Amino acid sequence: TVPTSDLDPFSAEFLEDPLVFHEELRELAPAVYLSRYDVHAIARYDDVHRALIDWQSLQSGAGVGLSNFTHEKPWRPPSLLLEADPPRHDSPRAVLERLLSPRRLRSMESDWRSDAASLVDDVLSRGDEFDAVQSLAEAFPLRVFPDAVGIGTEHREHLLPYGDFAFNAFGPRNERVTEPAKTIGPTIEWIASQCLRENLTETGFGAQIWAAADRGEIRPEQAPLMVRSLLTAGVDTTVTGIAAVLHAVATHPDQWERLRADRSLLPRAFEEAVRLESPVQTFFRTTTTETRIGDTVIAPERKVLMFLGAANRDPRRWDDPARFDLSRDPSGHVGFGMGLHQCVGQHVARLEATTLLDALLDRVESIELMGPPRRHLNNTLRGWETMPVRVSR
Ligand code: HEM
Ligand SMILES: O=C(O)c1ccc(C2CC2)cc1
Repeated sequence: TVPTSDLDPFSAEFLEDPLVFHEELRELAPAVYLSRYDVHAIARYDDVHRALIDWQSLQSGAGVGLSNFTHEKPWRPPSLLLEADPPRHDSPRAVLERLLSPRRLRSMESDWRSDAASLVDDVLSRGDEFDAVQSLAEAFPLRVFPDAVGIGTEHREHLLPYGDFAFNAFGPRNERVTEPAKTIGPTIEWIASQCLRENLTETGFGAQIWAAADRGEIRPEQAPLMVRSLLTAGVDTTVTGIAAVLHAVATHPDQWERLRADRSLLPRAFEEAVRLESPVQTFFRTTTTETRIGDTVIAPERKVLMFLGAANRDPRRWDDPARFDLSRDPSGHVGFGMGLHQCVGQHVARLEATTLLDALLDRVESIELMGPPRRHLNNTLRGWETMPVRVSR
């Protein structure tokens, strides 16, 4: 018999605190049939890693959410990267990879450093107690990333709701989708208009995508969708990732002290926070052929749910997985995916997080939680609604 579970990984109970359920799924079997959604779940590190690498057997082109694009109309035209397989995936990927490379980002580093410094100065000028989500984790990405893409300055309040909706939409049509769907129309329109060439500045990532179209590296009609990829994937994820690293240092004062003593540990601190928290918790794939995982043989055309967060805390792969530990080598974590679709924006995320943390380290001696943080529930993202902190200077 196939190991089965009636767990609902998109329920509020599961999303509020998934860790015990991840353990249950890892212990049950390499592949577990989720009867509620008629899909298979994989939660152990080795199986998730193998699935991410094996893009031929487990495709993205039928969507990386619960919905199978072969049978259901997507809520928006599919992404040319996330929801595409080779060869269609190749050129858009190559263009974004070059655009978002560490070398290309170096030219923005000094601007982002001074932006982070003035943001932290503003926050601290209002006192030593504040909400780290609203004042830092949300404020910094919204201060630097839309300008880096080169979109208009009006109505940027659409960005977070759009990303939140898109990440909810990878899950089932539960209340986290049906509620916001009633009012998301204007937000979807605004995002679409920001992707048009005439609405982008001359120098941002958006203009560089259009320049790639001028050079024939992509077709012109692909350019707006690629700008949309940046606006969909590039905001809520970094808000969640920055909140994750702030929560980690606020709850591990010994690791904060290590960072104060050695700033070269900042990139590792971000990677370890992404491993521990896994801001992007899950993604689906669709089998293209009969696929064996453990003792289970999965038929073609079936959805497989990969639990990135569970894999990143699998005791088979990580010692003391629940500990935020800067002496650990976090490389190999699947918080940014792995293989062909591995996050093309990870260097942007890392630069945002490390510049903000650096500015904080320059100004405060300690940071601690001042009250219980509250979760922001999303079908795919694991983040915080509020995180009250107190700093000392
Ligand atoms: C902490 C922040 C972030 C996390 C945790 C994250 C996570 C991920 C993950 C897990 C994937 C793989 C999806 C899959 O395998 O199906 C991915 C892909 C992607 N990410 Fe990120 N991401 C982050 C930030 C960003 C940023 C800032 C950008 C844009 C500047 C971005 C753009 C993309 C794109 C375009 C893809 C699709 C790549 C492809 O399919 O070839 N991400 N990300
Ligand atoms: O191309 C896109 O629209 C896209 C949307 C969401 C993501 C998640 C994984 C960060 C990635 C790409």
